[in-house]
Amino acid sequence: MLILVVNPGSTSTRVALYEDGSCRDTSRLEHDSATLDKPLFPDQYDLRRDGVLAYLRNQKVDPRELAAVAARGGRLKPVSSGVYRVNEQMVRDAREGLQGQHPANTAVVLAAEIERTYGVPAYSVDPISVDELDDVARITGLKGIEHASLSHALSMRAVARRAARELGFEYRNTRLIVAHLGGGGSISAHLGGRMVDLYNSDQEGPFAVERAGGLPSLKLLEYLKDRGLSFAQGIRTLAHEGGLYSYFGVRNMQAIEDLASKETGGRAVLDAYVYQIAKGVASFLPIFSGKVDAVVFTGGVTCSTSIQKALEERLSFVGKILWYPGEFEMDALADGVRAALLGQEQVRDY
Ligand SMILES: Nc1ncnc2c1ncn2[C@@H]1O[C@H](COP(=O)(O)OP(=O)(O)OP(=O)(O)O)[C@@H](O)[C@H]1O
Ligand SMILES: CCCC(=O)O
Repeated sequence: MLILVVNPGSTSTRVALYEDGSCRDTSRLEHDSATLDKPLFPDQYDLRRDGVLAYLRNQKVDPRELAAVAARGGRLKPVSSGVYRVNEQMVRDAREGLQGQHPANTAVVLAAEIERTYGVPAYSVDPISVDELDDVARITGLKGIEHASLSHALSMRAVARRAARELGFEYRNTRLIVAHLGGGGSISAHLGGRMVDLYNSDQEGPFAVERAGGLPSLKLLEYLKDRGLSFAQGIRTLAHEGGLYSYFGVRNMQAIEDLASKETGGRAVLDAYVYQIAKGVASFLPIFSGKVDAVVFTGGVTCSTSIQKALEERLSFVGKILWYPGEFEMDALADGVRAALLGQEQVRDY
């Protein structure tokens, strides 16, 4: 059973072939700035699709041989977690950017195109817009603004299930706080098998490598006004030019750590990064009356042993801390779709 996995990110498109549950090959198709400066649809979409089809040719795989395509789902409508069959509505929502644009929106459109052209069924697993929030978590301090559930759901749910297995519990009976620390970042509270509250550094909670996180609201309004930034420019600043990038001008964490040790004030910024993440994690403790089974970390940044150490120092009082450095999204996509094809996992209608 051969499954093509497609996971487009902000600077690259990750692709992989999984055969009978094992990764046969994986590759990161890097995109240059000229590509990334173009609109997601149609320009980036066409280039990313051509890259994925060229990857299959290089691997000497005829798309008709595939059992399925597993596509990362983007900012779609709010949905329960799980495996979804890609349908026309999902493709429309992805193209329109129903809850905003994200490179992952291109994956379901591409999977649908492969299905139309080659007859290979297209699926998506735990899209960014998984929404299992408790109602109380939706209410903000201004009527008319609701807290949306947009996060690294795929990554966080994948490591939450791993952590539960490691602890010897069923996922739905495990009380976890899970953080994904990558270019962006999310922190989520897992209770009863649901992500009942979360932050995403696009707009709330701790800042991330390139995301501004939550900001003092009046100062943000002044900042945008003083610089005459349009809505689109504001989004770019907050979501791609914020966070550690706004201080150090690079997105590579090793380079950031190096600069932080040399530049005046650099160490303080990196300390603030860790401090904010620790505050974000600890802020979920009331959901669990203070008692969690573990705090779980994943994402590229958690490969850094000094970041691990700094977070351990701030959070050891909470209890057990489990580390899953790197990314598990490709495995999670392949495993979810394989389970669906084998009839072990329910396939949901979008
Ligand atoms: N071995 C490592 N040590 C330190 N930092 C690392 C290491 N490997 C990756 N990173 C950092 O992790 C970050 C990228 O993480 P990741 O690959 O999880 O994010 P992404 O996929 O680009 O974005 P996102 O997670 O927001 O979707 C970069 O800042 C990168 O430099
Ligand atoms: C919006 C969640 C995914 C990301 O931040 O990249």
